[in-house]
Order: sequence, then C-alpha cells, then structure tokens
Amino acid sequence: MEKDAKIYVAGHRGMVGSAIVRQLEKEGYHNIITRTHKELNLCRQDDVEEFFAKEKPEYVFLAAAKVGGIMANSEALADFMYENMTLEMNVIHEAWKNGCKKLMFLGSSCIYPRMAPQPMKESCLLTGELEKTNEAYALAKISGLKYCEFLNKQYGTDYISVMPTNLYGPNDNYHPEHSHVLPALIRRFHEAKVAGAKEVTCWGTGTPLREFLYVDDLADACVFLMNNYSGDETVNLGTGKELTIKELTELVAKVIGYTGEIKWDPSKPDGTPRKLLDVSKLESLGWKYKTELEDGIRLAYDDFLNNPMRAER
Ligand SMILES: NC(=O)C1=CN([C@@H]2O[C@H](COP(=O)(O)OP(=O)(O)OC[C@H]3O[C@@H](n4cnc5c(N)ncnc54)[C@H](OP(=O)(O)O)[C@@H]3O)[C@@H](O)[C@H]2O)C=CC1
Ligand SMILES: C[C@H]1O[C@H](OP(=O)(O)OP(=O)(O)OC[C@H]2O[C@@H](n3cnc4c(=O)[nH]c(N)nc43)[C@H](O)[C@@H]2O)[C@@H](O)[C@@H](O)C1=O
Repeated sequence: MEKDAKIYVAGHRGMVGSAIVRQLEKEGYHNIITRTHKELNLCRQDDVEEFFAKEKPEYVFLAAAKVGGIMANSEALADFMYENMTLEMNVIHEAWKNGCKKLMFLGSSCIYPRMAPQPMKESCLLTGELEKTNEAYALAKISGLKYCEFLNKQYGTDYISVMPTNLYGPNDNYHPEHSHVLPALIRRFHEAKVAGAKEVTCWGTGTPLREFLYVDDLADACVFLMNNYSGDETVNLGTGKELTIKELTELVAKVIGYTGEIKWDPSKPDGTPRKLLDVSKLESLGWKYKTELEDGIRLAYDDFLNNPMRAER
C-alpha cells in the first residue's frame, strides 16, 4: 500500500478496527476513511453501494462484524448468520465492483472443524463438523473467505483473508454475558476485588484450551500481510501457544490482585475443547507475535480501568 493510498477500515470503532487504524497511522498512512455503524449500516445494500461508488477506496480492511463470546453466539444463531453474511457480502461485492485493489477479510479460528487435528492448519477448513455454539458465525465467516477466493479465481482480484485466534486488548467489549472470556474475567475479578468478594464463579469446567493474541500484535500482522501476502488460502493469526481456561483465570486473578476462591458453573457451555492455530505459514511469511499473555492482560486491564464507558457497552 502506498502511504497516501485511500484505505477504508470497516468497523473502526471496534477493538480490531481501532487497532488497525492505530497501526496504519503509526506506519504513516494518512488517507484513512471510516464510517460509524450509525452513519453506514453495512447490512443495507443500497447504502453500501452508494458509499463505495462515491469513495472508491483503494484498499479495504473488513473488521466490521457482529461479534460476541460463546453465550452471545449460541443465543442468537440467526442474527449472527444474517448480519455477518449480509454485511460481508455487501462490502466485498461493492469493493470489487468499484475497483478496490486489495481487501483483507477478517474471520476467526472457529471456522475450523470442532475436532480438527491440533494445531489447526489452514488446510483443515471444511474437513469436519463445526462447533455448535458458533456454527452460524463460522458459516458466515467461511462464506466471506470463500467469496474472496472465488472473486480471485473468477475475476483475478487480490482479496485475502486472515483467521485470528481469540483476541483481547484496548476497546474490548466487557459486557458480563455477551463478551469473550478474557474481558469477562477482567471485569469479574476487578469487581470481586473492589467488593472484597470471597469467591468468583466462572463458566464451564475450566478444562477447554484457548490461545490469545493481543490486538495490537494482530493489527501489526494485518498491515504486514496486506503488504506482503497474496493468495486464495487464508492465513492463521495467532501465537501458537495455549493454556486452559482454569490457568487463564489464575493469571487474570494474579494480574488484578484478586486472592479469593475461583468456582466453576458447569451448566454454562465449554464450547470447543481445544482451538490452537498452526502458525507456521504466518511465521514463514516473516511475522511473529510480540506481546506475551501476562503483559497483554496488564495492558488490557489498564484500558479497562481508564475507559469506564467501554465497560458498559
Ligand atoms: N474479538 C475476538 O476475539 C476476535 C475477533 N475476530 C474478528 O475481528 C473482527 C472485529 O472484531 P472485534 O473488533 O472484536 O469486534 P467489535 O464488536 O469490537 O467491533 C466490531 C465493529 O463492527 C461494527 N459493526 C457491526 N455491525 C455493523 C454493521 N451492520 N454496520 C456497520 N458497522 C457494524 C461495530 O459497530 P457497533 O459497535 O456500533 O455495532 C463495531 O465497531 C471481526 O471480523 C471478528 O470476526 C476474530 C477472532 C477473534
Ligand atoms: C473468538 C471466538 O469466541 C467464541 O468462542 P470461544 O472461544 O468458545 O469463546 P469465549 O471467549 O466466550 O469462551 C471461551 C471459554 O471460556 C469459558 N469461560 C469461562 N468464564 C467465562 C466468562 O465469564 N465469559 C465467557 N465468554 N467465557 C467464559 C467458556 O465457557 C469457554 O470455554 C465464539 O464466539 C467464536 O465464534 C469465536 O470466534
């Protein structure tokens, strides 16, 4: 991307979109265009058509999506499918119709089969059944990835997709029920510490394994790949390291300084038992994460403390 290229970051007020804007600005890109959800609802085809025809961005980072943790996903399967499928088709299609040179579509590691061999390689896509708690979201993300691939094949575009592991960091969603596990734990342990609570209850059994990438590292990887990768196959974005949810709760409690007991509520879903990305393709392209999990949790906790409004979203 040329430093004065017109770059549209969709979803710039979200955790990932805001990190991509920060990274682009840090690297000297100065012609970034954005629209809030209120200004442009990406599910509305006519509005998206009008926006692209007028603005004609040269590059697009598609980081807008309906996003949520395990409960949000499993309780609203229809909404997660409809909104994600609609908005990504609208954006990718209009980008192509209006001559966008390169587009990056962001998916998620939940696109891979529930029982995929671990660590999961990009090539295991569509080789088995999906995890039921996020089946709708995964199907929408697989469709977006495939639409990019099919445009490349049929029309010779250079549209790429990346599949990040579980992310966390500044501008995360700290909603107590709808968020992902890391922001949920930051909020719950902080509130327990402030209230002097003797115990905190977390969801599921604590046995599932997860991998976490700090969002500023993710944004660095996205800009790097936009400049250094072309291809139909997606690229996994992660650290290649995992821990159990129980170990994660202990780490968050340590960072926050909560010393009470941690209990488990097995009536809440565990989700996929293990979800570790094979990051050898990413590393062979020349990129590796920088932020270790404990350091990243400290940074995320600072963000939580300094952005009280964010905690209420
Ligand atoms: N968070 C994570 O752990 C992971 C995220 N990802 C991917 O990263 C991307 C961004 O996620 P993240 O930043 O966490 O999510 P956020 O919820 O923080 O941000 C999503 C953004 O998209 C906007 N948006 C949603 N629907 C629409 C719409 N119809 N029209 C216009 N804007 C819309 C939201 O605006 P508003 O808030 O106003 O609705 C918000 O700014 C997604 O593609 C997601 O799949 C992948 C793996 C893990
Ligand atoms: C990014 C990814 O995110 C989702 O998949 P997930 O990894 O299962 O998501 P999660 O972060 O919500 O949970 C991870 C684990 O943590 C446990 N857990 C404990 N206590 C809390 C808790 O308080 N909140 C939450 N949310 N989980 C908790 C929880 O029971 C589970 O075992 C999908 O949306 C999927 O579509 C997707 O892309």
